[in-house]
Amino acid sequence: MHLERLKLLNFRNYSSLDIILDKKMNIIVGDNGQGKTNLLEAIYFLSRGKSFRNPNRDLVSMECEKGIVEGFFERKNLNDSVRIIIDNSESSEKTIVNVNNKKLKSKNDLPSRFLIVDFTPEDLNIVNDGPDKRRRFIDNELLNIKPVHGSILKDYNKILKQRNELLKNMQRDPSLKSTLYIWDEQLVEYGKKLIINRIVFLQKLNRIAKEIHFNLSDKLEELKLYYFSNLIKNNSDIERLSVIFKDKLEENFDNDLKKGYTSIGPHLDDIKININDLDAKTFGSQGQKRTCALSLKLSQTQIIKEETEEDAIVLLDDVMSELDIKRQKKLLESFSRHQIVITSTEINFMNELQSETKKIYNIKGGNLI
Ligand SMILES: Nc1ncnc2c1ncn2[C@@H]1O[C@H](COP(=O)(O)OP(=O)(O)OP(=O)(O)O)[C@@H](O)[C@H]1O
Repeated sequence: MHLERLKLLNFRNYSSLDIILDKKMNIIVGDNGQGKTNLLEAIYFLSRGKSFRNPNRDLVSMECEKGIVEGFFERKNLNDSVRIIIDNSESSEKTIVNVNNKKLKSKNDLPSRFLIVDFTPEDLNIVNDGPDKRRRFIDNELLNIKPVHGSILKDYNKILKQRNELLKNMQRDPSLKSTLYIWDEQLVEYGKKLIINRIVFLQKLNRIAKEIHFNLSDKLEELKLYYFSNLIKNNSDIERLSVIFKDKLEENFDNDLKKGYTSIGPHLDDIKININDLDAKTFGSQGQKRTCALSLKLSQTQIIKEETEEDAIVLLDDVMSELDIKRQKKLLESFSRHQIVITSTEINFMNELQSETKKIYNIKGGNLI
């Protein structure tokens, strides 16, 4: 699918914009702070009804009450128009979504219709940050294709919070221990589902991200992902997960009571990322980590393809720096089937581009120049 036309009114630093996009390659060029990311944000906003960086009320241009983002998508010769109004005129912000002139009940109905995969500099932290960033990444990717994972995660976190509160209260009143088993049973039940969903998804992600990374690195690097849990040492442990989880909760009880915190469970798990059998976080170069993050995040395009037979639109915000010219070229070639919208402060990488069709938009202060 692709976005044919984008119209903005009072969105960020764009008072008004109306552009026709190329079906394949779109390059947004400009100096720092001119509105390149704002443009990608507007396209992302059309597909989700929310931004990848700030609450909706911040998207309306300063000193304006309403902002409008409008897009015209085409897929398999079908056209869809989306019009989203962000209304800050009252005390709480309102987002009104219309698809083909009909108001949607909820903006949550949008993501399955308009398929967009974005990569922003924030995604680079998948490799460098702590385990919570990687858990959030895998959970978010997973709930795109398995929405029930979201409710399992929510239930698990709720039970974990209640168990932790009980541990704290038990420090004052030890007799409360008699009720702990209620939370333990549920923690094990939801925790097991959470871990199994993640492990199954990781197998798929491993296969796809490995292929993308191998290609981007010109067949030099093999990416491997491992699920790292304080409950599982080998594959046979997965079958005994409930028993192991329960035993470990008991084993760690004294310690957990002292801390008032549950020190065992999927809320502490991690995804280990290796390049050529070395830990990417410790041994990877900036360019290798960037390639890793791109491979992980952009594997979503392949997952969408397998699920929907559609090529998602790819948004790339400032990805080229730190990638050598070969990787830059490979990146754009790898997604040549897709519509790409890419931002950059300079356009050197374009000299290497094979693509015949491309559009370049120069942006200055929220205007096309
Ligand atoms: N609600 C808003 N109203 C008006 N202007 C805004 C609003 N939000 C952000 N801006 C302006 O948008 C500009 C930032 O735009 P953007 O993030 O797209 O920059 P960029 O071109 O991607 O820059 P860089 O290359 O540094 O990433 C800033 O000048 C900021 O003041």
